[in-house]
Amino acid sequence: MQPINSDKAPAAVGPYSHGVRTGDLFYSSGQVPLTLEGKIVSEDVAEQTAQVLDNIGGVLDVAGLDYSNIVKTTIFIADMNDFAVINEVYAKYFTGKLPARSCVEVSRLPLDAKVEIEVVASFE
Ligand SMILES: C=C(N)C(=O)O
Repeated sequence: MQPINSDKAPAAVGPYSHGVRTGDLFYSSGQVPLTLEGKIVSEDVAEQTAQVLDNIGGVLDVAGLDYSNIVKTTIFIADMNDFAVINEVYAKYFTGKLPARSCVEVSRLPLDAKVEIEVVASFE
């Protein structure tokens, strides 16, 4: 496996790579709504979702991939009441063939983020 790290995404907040390539697949770590400077972008869930997806884009970019290569996403949210707002922002990043997706509410996220997203992308 080939660890991949990007300078277009905030530094990892623990001992992990931004992503890993194995064969034709790319697995990202979960992205939280940190800016490149390492600060939570805001308390607004729409802004947090956009930041998370921008960070995912930055990680994919260094691997030579983009959103169109994503085959599966997993969304972790701290409050299911944010589901509709998150969907609204998410839909702006995915057009055409939509990736598979899971969305779950969790009791708490790192840095008390409201949303975290991880993806699997394909080099095929
Ligand atoms: C934010 C993370 N992906 C983590 O702590 O694993």
